[in-house]
Amino acid sequence: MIQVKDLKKQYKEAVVLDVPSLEIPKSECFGLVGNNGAGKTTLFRIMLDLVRATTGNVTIDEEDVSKSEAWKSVTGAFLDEHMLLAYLTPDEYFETLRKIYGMSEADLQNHLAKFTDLFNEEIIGKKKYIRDLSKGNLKKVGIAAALMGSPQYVFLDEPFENLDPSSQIRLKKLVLQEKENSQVTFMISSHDLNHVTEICDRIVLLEKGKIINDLREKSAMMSELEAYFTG
Ligand SMILES: Nc1ncnc2c1ncn2[C@@H]1O[C@H](COP(=O)(O)OP(=O)(O)OP(=O)(O)O)[C@@H](O)[C@H]1O
Repeated sequence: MIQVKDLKKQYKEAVVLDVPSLEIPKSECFGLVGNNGAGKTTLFRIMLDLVRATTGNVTIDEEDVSKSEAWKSVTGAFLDEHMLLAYLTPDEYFETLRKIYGMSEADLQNHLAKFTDLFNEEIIGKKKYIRDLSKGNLKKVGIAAALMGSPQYVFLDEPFENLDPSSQIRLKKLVLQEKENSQVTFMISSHDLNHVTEICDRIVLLEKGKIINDLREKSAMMSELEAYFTG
């Protein structure tokens, strides 16, 4: 479970995040939505100890992410391309991660096989450096990397952005499969209301750093979000 307690992030006088309490149980597909600047990326960055909270804390399986390392072995994430090694090819990158995660070559092949459709013959064996990939293909590499090492919690920031429509559909299928087969807890921020309502069990709406709605009723999610965003 991921637990957020009394969390605040402040830059000078501006409070950009203020979440008194939030619990994300295991195996939930958790969607995070909100307008630009609402605090989605900041929340994910604090949850991954990439940014320190001003007050409060986040625990993953009861370990404070800012104080322990244990959560790292069960967590995968792709927030942006800075998390990749741009001077490697995707093959070299996956091979490097394979060694870090102690996976066998067969494990890696089995893992990458799940991405065959999403990769669409543009990622593996192409001898193209990550720095030269299109934004959509960069995202695919990052998502495949985030799911390596059998993580129980996977954070994806705007996973559908820059993907072509076929890839968006393939990614949705993949997320649902991983959820079904491995009970992965997905944390997904997105501006795409259709995709996020389709795959998530729950959607939290952030406005100016505060949770203003926590939607769990699948049938009502889309209409509630549309009403909010059309204002
Ligand atoms: N290093 C920083 N210094 C000052 N303010 C910051 C910093 N990082 C983020 N912010 C501010 O925090 C607020 C939340 O930003 P954040 O990137 O988390 O929003 P977001 O919901 O992810 O937005 P978007 O949908 O545009 O990606 C914004 O007002 C942003 O300007």
